[in-house]
Amino acid sequence: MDNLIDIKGVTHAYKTKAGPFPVLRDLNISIPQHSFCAVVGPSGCGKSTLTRLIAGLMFPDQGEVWLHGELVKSPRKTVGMAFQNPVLLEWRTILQNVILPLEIVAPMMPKAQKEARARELLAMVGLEGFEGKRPSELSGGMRQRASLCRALVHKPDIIILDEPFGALDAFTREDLWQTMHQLRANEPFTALLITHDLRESVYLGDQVVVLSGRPATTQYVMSVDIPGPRPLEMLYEPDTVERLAVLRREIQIAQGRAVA
Ligand SMILES: Nc1ncnc2c1ncn2[C@@H]1O[C@H](COP(=O)(O)OP(=O)(O)OP(=O)(O)O)[C@@H](O)[C@H]1O
Repeated sequence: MDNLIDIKGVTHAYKTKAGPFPVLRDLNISIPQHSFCAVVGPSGCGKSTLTRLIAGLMFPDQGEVWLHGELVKSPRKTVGMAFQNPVLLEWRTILQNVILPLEIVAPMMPKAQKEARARELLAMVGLEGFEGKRPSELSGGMRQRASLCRALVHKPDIIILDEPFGALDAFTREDLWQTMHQLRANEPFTALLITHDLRESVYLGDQVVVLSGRPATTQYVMSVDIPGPRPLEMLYEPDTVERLAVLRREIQIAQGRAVA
């Protein structure tokens, strides 16, 4: 299968007053089309930096980021993003918030078509009937569902999820994990998820990439070859428990708290 994303030997340092601050070192990640890659690693190792490089908001000092066979050299409109804080615009309704990327990427698309596309996604995530509400009228979980719709509405090449479930309670989080599987089953997409939650990484990921401590390099890659939509019960099966133990150990090694 062709890779949608190829991160090849990426090394990057922030320029600070005190000199270069190395964040990524010879990082390699490949994500096939329509697959879901979860990235875990110690706090501050460079995960968000990686997302900025993929979105073309920054460029690496060395190495290359390829998206759909094209070298990333400028900000990409074809990337959808969702963050821990959904950042919905309060002066717009939920429907208008979800439509926003279409206004930028497909300004000539008829309004009715934009609305139909947004409504279709909102229905998929269980937000039918809430299209006319303002963000503040929705719960945190509902806002995050709307934010996922906004990230997907323009059928982006890739959706980057930077800890979108981190601030939710455990039950809502599990609901949203299932919603992610449902969304993928309805309409395949390619995703890169940054998370601190190992269970989330195994439940959602087709591969889990463990980054080392800063400067981050690819320390370990686990393939999770289980077709979706996956039942939540999967999390309690011996195979998953074993996977979690392996990942936990790799994170401890990354943090310097265990020896390889
Ligand atoms: N613009 C910047 N200038 C200088 N240093 C930066 C800049 N942005 C991030 N950093 C530093 O780079 C390192 C990596 O930051 P990044 O946000 O990519 O890490 P992260 O793995 O996403 O962190 P966390 O897991 O805590 O969210 C951190 O030490 C951070 O302080």
